[in-house]
Amino acid sequence: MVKEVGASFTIVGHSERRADQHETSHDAWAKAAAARRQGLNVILCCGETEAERDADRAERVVQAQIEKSVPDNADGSWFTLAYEPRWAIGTGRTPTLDEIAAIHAIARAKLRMLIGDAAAGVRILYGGSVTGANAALILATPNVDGALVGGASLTAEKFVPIIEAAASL
Ligand SMILES: O=C(CO)COP(=O)(O)O
Repeated sequence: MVKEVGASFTIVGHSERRADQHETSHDAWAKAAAARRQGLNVILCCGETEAERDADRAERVVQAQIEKSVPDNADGSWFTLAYEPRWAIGTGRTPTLDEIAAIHAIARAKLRMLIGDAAAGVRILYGGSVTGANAALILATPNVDGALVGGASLTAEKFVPIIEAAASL
């Protein structure tokens, strides 16, 4: 159905689905695999809750989500990972650049364990309160290959500075 209406990308495992529809990492895996079979590109989201970060469990949570939800045949030609800490979505709060770098490095290492050399070609996006003011620094962080933008993509006034930040790198 999504394909029939002309979509070429789908987002699976978004934290709102995980929280509101109790979608599990296994559900996200099944959806990613099904989307691939239909020829759709997949953006798979992972990310910890605030309670998990406060308990120093962010890295373990993200590793477990990746392990359970990345299809075996994932590669950068159709598969993108997005790190989206739940507590940063729509809140105006973001992790520090060091925290983003640490999670993205761990995500890349976990991908390498799961899919080998193909991991190098998988884009890992950061999402959660990306704005024109913070995009340049976030996008310049190691292992950050792009941004998944929510609120700031809704108006040209807010989105154009993010595009400009990306273009200036
Ligand atoms: O959930 C998001 C994109 O999927 C991020 O949303 P915000 O950029 O509004 O925080």
